Amino acid sequence: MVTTVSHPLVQHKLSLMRDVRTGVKEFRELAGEVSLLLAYEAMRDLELAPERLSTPIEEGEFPMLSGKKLALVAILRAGLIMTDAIVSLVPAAKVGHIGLYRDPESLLPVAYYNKLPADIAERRVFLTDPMLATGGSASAAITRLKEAGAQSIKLMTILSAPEGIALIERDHPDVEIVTAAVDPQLNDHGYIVPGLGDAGDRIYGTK
Ligand SMILES: O=P(O)(O)OC[C@H]1O[C@H](OP(=O)(O)OP(=O)(O)O)[C@H](O)[C@@H]1O
Ligand SMILES: O=c1cc[nH]c(=O)[nH]1
Ligand SMILES: [Mg+2]
Repeated sequence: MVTTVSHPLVQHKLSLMRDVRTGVKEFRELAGEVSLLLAYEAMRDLELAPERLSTPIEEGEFPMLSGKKLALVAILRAGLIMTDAIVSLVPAAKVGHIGLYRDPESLLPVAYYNKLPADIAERRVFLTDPMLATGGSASAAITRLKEAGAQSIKLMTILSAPEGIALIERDHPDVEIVTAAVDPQLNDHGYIVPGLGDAGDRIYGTK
């Protein structure tokens, strides 16, 4: 299942991210802001339970987060910008890292790092990567999460291509995708078109 967050603030900020004139500092800030807005949607179904507490006026029962604890997992490098922002909303979440880069020739993911919370099987996992292009990186990361025992996984991306969505739906039909937009296609180099370019390079100023 794919949820596209069509909120005007998300769409406006995403358009600014697409703009080739947007520099590193602003791109990073926008990516963080869009990530927070995506998290608002992706975490809509978090469980609440009433807890007793006193306001300065009177005592009562008020909704507090309950249920499974959370894990945010970034696909390095670019996914870090998303977990860094989202952890400010859910500071009790543990943060994991999966290092993958996409080979520029084969477009296949190459794994180089893996560090996940030990109790990931008991947590709801929000996997982050700004770009879902062929889907190879996200699919490999989800496989790694499942090997580590993760049972409940949502994939959060800023921009997605139909090819990537189709791959996740094929490989991992249990994983819901929350994204800001689905662009029409990939080009011959596997870049999303019209896209926003190379997210990692635009976040970190590399080339
Ligand atoms: O869906 P795919 O075809 O696998 O492509 C998407 C991947 O490519 C980018 O990472 P990249 O390989 O550029 O690594 P980086 O984040 O370190 O720049 C992006 O952040 C995704 O991880
Ligand atoms: O368009 C794309 C595709 C893969 N990775 C990116 O950063 N951008
Ligand atoms: Mg990159």
